[in-house]
Amino acid sequence: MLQATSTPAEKRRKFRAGLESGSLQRFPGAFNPLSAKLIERQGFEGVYISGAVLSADLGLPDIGLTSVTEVAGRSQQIARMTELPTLVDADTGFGEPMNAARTVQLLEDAGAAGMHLEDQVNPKRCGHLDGKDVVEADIAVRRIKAAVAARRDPDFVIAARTDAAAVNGLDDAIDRAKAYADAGADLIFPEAMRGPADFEAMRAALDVPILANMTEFGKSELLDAQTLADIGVNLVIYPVTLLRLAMKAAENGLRALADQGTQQGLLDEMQHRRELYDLLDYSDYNAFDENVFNFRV
Ligand SMILES: C[C@](O)(C(=O)O)[C@H](CC(=O)O)C(=O)O
Ligand SMILES: [Mg+2]
Repeated sequence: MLQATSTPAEKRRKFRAGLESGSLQRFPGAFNPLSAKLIERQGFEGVYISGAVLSADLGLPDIGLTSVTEVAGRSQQIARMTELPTLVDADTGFGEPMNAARTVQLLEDAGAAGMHLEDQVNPKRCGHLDGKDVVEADIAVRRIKAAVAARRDPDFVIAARTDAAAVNGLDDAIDRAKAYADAGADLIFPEAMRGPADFEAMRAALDVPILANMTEFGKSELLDAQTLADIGVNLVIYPVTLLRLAMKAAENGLRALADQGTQQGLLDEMQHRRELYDLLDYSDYNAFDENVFNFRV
């Protein structure tokens, strides 16, 4: 009721334990706090907070327009409503090393369990678009070192993302990943891997946990959870999956409503009022005040 019962510190420990467990941690992207509750109910291990989704939610493209306070504010709203650890997309850290340091602290304050910082130039763009560029590896290393030094809770996970594979090739991405791990990154996010061979090469080169981004309609082959687990990937994100599903369902529903003049034929496709109230824990609020829950079917 009102918010999750576990503290940010507990969620961070859970995240660390999951990364060390040897089993694949699955983090779908939540597009709001309510969808994070759904992810938790469905038995996933964590929640991803995507920059692409946050931008799209505001009606904006994913080209570095959002600010650190917008990201931290949304992260806080989502993180507080779930018992699961949340991993936040912190883009480039919203500037250079000192900005990255401040970003860590704001996201710690927001109750996130971890974040990832990427090596794109500012302003960044979606990692699956052409024409992106990366900064020199030593600048990215400075961002990561600043982030690691700024962390107050040692369990807060700092992931380093490299966008170099699609820009300079896989070998440079591997060299950068190693340098970022040496700089203190807890987890490596190699962006725009083409398929299993790319992930296998990353896995072989690194001792730290690695993340797979299974985003649709991009540059990566969609690999199933078992395949990723067999390669030794530790964490998979499905960043935009829920937003894409929800938006398509909304579009189809609006078309049917306009065509038919009623939503009567759509009821079976809707989350029932009863299901929504269950997800919102109405009964707990009722235990607090018995006049709150007066819905019966
Ligand atoms: C993971 C990502 O950074 C995100 O913001 O969710 C995006 C996802 C996408 O645009 O499909 C990315 O891969 O750049
Ligand atoms: Mg992003």
